[in-house]
Amino acid sequence: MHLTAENLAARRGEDLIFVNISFHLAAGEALVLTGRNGSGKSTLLRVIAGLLKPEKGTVIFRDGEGWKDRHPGEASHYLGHRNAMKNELTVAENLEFWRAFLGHPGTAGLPLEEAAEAVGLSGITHLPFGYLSAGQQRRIAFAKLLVAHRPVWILDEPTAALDASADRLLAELIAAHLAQGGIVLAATHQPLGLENVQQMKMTGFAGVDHGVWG
Ligand SMILES: Nc1ncnc2c1ncn2[C@@H]1O[C@H](COP(=O)(O)OP(=O)(O)OP(=O)(O)O)[C@@H](O)[C@H]1O
Repeated sequence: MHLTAENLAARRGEDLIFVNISFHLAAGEALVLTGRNGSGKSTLLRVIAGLLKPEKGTVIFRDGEGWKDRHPGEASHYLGHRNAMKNELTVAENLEFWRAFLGHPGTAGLPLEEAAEAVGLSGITHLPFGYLSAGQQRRIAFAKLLVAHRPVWILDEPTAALDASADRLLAELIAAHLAQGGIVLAATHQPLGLENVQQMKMTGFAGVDHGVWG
């Protein structure tokens, strides 16, 4: 899998948030976005995930085999600021929903209990999601990435609300995903403890001097 962004620009409301963003990630590579609040990290992630239309530029997810272009939803997981889980459903019901909804176009994901165990929360999958603490909820949101396989993980502040042990656990899961040829694009204010990652500092309006077509 290859992920290529070419000359991207995006607008929110009236304002251009960024222009001329390009990068290329091959299997096993990661890019970490940094920058102050409001600098456009979430906007860029949403553009890459196909949830927001760019003002200009292209995003290409391309399979290594056959060089076939893939739809972002088929090639990537998107973990946003919100956890995308229903409070009234149990943890197992939430994860089962995501597994069925996402399906598995290629490699199958982990069974639910194994995914919960991988984020350090086995034995609580019978509880309503809403009963969990903020950190436990974030861990389960991350387990969604494990129940259905996607080669590209797009992560917006994945470690928000997590304690130090969960920080390490998620960093290990991200490192394992990269080691298996996955691609990771993450926005974060905290270091994820990953080695050999590319970094891009978003500058927000300050970087937009020449207009979108400049
Ligand atoms: N729907 C919207 N309409 C208008 N402006 C928006 C909208 N969503 C975001 N913005 C603006 O776009 C800019 C970039 O926001 P974005 O959420 O991408 O920043 P960020 O770098 O992810 O910030 P943070 O670190 O706080 O998560 C901000 O100035 C924000 O106010």
